[in-house]
Amino acid sequence: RALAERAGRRCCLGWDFSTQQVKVVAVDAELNVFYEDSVHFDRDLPEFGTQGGVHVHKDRLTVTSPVLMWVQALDLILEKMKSSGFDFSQVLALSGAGQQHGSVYWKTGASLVLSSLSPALPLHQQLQSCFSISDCPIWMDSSTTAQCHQLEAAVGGPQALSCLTGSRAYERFTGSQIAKLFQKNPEAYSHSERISLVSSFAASLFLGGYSPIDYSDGSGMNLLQIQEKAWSQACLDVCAPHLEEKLGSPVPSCSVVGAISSYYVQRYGFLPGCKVVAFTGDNPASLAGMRLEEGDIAVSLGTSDTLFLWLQKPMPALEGHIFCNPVDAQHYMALLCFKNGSLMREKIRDESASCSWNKFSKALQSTAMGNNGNLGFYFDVMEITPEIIGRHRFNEENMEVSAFPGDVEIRALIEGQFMAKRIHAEGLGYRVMPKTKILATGGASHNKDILQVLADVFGAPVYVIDTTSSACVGSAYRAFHGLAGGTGVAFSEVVKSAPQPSLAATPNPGASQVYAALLPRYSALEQRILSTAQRPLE
Ligand SMILES: O=C(CO)[C@@H](O)[C@H](O)CF
Repeated sequence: RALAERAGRRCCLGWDFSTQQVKVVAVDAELNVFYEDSVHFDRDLPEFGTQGGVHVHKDRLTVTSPVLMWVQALDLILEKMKSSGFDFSQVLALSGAGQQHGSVYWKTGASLVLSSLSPALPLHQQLQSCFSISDCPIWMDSSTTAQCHQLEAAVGGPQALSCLTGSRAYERFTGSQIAKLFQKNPEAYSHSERISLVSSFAASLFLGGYSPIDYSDGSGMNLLQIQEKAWSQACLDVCAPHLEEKLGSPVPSCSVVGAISSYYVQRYGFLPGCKVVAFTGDNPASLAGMRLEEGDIAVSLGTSDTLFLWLQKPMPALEGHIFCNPVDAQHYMALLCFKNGSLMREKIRDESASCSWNKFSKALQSTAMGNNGNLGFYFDVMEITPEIIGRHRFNEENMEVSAFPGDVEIRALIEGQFMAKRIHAEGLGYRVMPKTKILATGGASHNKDILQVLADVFGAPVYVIDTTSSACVGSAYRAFHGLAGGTGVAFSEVVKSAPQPSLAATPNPGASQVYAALLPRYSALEQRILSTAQRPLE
């Protein structure tokens, strides 16, 4: 019955080429996920010898992944789908996501191979000699600090680069990675006829030709002008020569970039008219999967806490990353990462709630909003937003104190983490609106008392969502959006019938007054810590 049920369902596929696996979901016209599968690099392709899908090099800075492992993973997952009886002829369109910032270098002549694949053979046998380097730099790489300095210097400094491309220079961003390849291996660079991101590389496999880079994932390269949606010539020139022709022109993320290659029609039974919608980065795809709308904010509470923001008017800064919005080409999105996330929460739980989440919750229930003016900063590892380390506690007179009672400590941690999120989000141009929804996900989103503080600090309702496959689901939604006409049709309209997130917390009465007083104090104290931290030791 399951097979028969699957047979007649018109659907879209959503792919995710992430760090550890290739994953796919099938979503039907009612936007229900009815099929999913995955291939795990370490487990299913052990011959590549990766750990967590990557190779960390001896210098401990360089991190790469073998491109042929990604190719072979696609062969495997399509074979798995075929043997499970998946009916490819029902697929109307597909789109996908890739880990951001990584880059793939197609060797001169590869496009001819890509456009004439034999359906009798798997992809990896035919693409063996199509890449000028076999180990692709990915987002975990941090070996390009020199190239980052060159890039920032070329455009007038970090803030100038951030205004231009949405971020100051980061080691993992593609521009610096291409610059490093050109400087260290000019031969490989000159033998590359095309450079793709992981997302556009994956789209190219389905297209049977080079897929363009989309505006949203292209915003993670330090090369794309996010206002003009065009490459910055100044940034291209400082990275490598003739770079624009190797990148091709960027396209709106909802573009239909072509029909699926005949290779998939003949080998797997896809329809010849199956459309390929531009692939994008995993985080932009997750934003689509969470169906974030204008004014919303998504908080992923994990080892590190990540904020997804929807921005109408971005204010580029020296922290965070602003990307073109993947579902609305006029707007933007931003990522803000807070390194001291769940590990910090667990440490305070162990110290002040005797290792019990139950006691932790009771402490939050028994202390008042605003914590009687007590404020705390808890950064046991160097925080990146902002760059502070250590624990700093202040009483209601802004006097630094060395300790708080257990319950006060617990509320100070959680209120501090969420006030920081609101302050730094607003620094990038985010504003809470009357229609704002906060979407919470990740481990700590199972704790209602923690979510209550989140609702109080932002003065907005908190919903919990399951984001296990949000990049895949977002990609399938974007495939439906591209099918429906893309830019001419509102993404929110296309996905309005999808399952709704569940309401978990609404702000307590009086919350906005309490935090309207506390937020400026928190911000001023953060500046005080930053300035004292930077003053040379007396
Ligand atoms: O570097 C990142 C975003 O800037 C990561 O979230 C990667 O996209 C993970 F694949």
